[in-house]
Amino acid sequence: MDPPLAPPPHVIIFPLAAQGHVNSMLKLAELLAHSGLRITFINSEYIHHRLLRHADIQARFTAFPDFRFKIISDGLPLDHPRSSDHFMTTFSYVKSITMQLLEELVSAPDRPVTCIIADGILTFTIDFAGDLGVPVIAFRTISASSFWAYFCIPRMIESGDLPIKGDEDMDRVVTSVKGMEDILRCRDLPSFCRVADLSDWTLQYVTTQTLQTTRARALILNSFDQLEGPAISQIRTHFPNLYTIGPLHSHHKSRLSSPSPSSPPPSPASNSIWEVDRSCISWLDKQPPKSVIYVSFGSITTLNRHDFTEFWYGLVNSGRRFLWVVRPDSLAEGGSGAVPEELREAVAERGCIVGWAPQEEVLHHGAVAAFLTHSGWNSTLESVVAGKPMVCWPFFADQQVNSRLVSHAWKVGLDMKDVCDREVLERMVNGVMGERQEEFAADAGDLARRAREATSKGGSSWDNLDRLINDIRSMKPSG
Ligand SMILES: O=c1ccn([C@@H]2O[C@H](COP(=O)(O)OP(=O)(O)O[C@H]3O[C@H](CO)[C@@H](O)[C@H](O)[C@H]3O)[C@@H](O)[C@H]2O)c(=O)[nH]1
Ligand SMILES: C[C@H]1CC[C@@H]2C(C(=O)O)=CO[C@@H](O)[C@@H]21
Repeated sequence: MDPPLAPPPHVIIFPLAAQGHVNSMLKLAELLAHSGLRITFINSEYIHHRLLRHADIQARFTAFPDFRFKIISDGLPLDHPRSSDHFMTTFSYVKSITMQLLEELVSAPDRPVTCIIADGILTFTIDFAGDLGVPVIAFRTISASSFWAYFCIPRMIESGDLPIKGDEDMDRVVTSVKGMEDILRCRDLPSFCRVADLSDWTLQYVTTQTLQTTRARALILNSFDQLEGPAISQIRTHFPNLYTIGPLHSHHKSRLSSPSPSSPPPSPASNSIWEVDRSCISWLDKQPPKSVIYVSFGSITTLNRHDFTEFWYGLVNSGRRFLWVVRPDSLAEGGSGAVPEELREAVAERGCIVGWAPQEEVLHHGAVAAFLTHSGWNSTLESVVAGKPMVCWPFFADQQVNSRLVSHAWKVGLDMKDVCDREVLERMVNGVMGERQEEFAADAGDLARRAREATSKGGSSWDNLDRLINDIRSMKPSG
């Protein structure tokens, strides 16, 4: 008689409870499930309920019988808005429950755990899992270049590049981030570096997390070698087990459209935690080709009244058509965030405003010419894959680095960083949609082609994901 078949490797996936993190980690989870691995995805109650409501995850994931969600609290009440940096307060709560959570998962006799893929901003998981004898692979959801800039913070301090000495210092070139010497100025460093006091909590937390990642068995990044070559080569010298497998949303599409016996049919795989307003697609369908600028600042950026007004007049005065996502919690000073009726009416012909858009679909729409973005890493990658030039207005964290990549490394757009002024916006919108449109569109098209190659069979990200899966298959499950 044949020996009983060994169960598939079981991977626990543990993201930070925020849209921008869950988005890519859930795509990875689906890719691993598609290749036959058993998955437990730890999800906060807040995110899970919203995904059930807005992303139809129930139907998508029941198609993988070995896929389970484990629901936890993130420590905030369910009706907390979680915009801006409020979710920083979740770190210590989540840390306080992680050991018990992992013990429970690891001791389940029917699902021995092979490894944990943990968000690289939650490296306390490495210690807890280590005590239980389970290896951890870190997944950092930001760009390789931002990760590398964080990793170099101690070197920046040693060389005197940090602290930044005041506003007049912001254009000084930073020379101590190896491989990026010609790119970064002080103003392009992650926003947490803008502090006079180097013992600042956030700077210390994010730096420590980044350095601690070297203790993980491997590092996964949602990027591809041709996009961020210089940073990726430097990271590789510290992380020999590095898997660059992005852009994950594109990779997800190419793999899930390849037939596999255990897989469900390909799905649109939206991981939205907000209700998508599809009326903007009908509106886009009526606009001329390449006539619209899409405007979105992601899931947590908040705008103050001044910035909101400058964006409004900059867009209106540019004379271009625009589709603007204004989330219900977009305004920093509270209030509904609703756009005053008289403003809406003034541009009803050429402006469309929604609370949440089907962003990937919007970016691929023929009427959309460009993207005004906060430079969150998912949005940046989605724009790269859609081949759309960008105007960048980074808000915080890694976004400051990403916008510099757009304008100075890849040359597929303009960076409005640190300025929120209607005339500057008008000029930049007309730059990417007018005088410099062809130049940016050609480079953006080239980058999009490379992204598609990386995530197609035989491409670098495709091969790296195969390596990652083989690495996981070679690990011994606990217990
Ligand atoms: O109307 C909208 C607006 C956004 N999105 C999606 O929401 C995601 C937003 O992600 P991202 O662009 O990365 O922005 P944030 O939500 O701000 O993401 C956080 O997480 C990212 C990954 O770590 C970081 O790069 C950011 O700085 C951080 O703010 C993207 O997939 C978008 O497609 C929609 O589907 N519809
Ligand atoms: C608020 C930010 C703290 C760090 C996280 C992050 C990262 O560096 O991994 C990027 O953007 C934010 O979501 C988080």
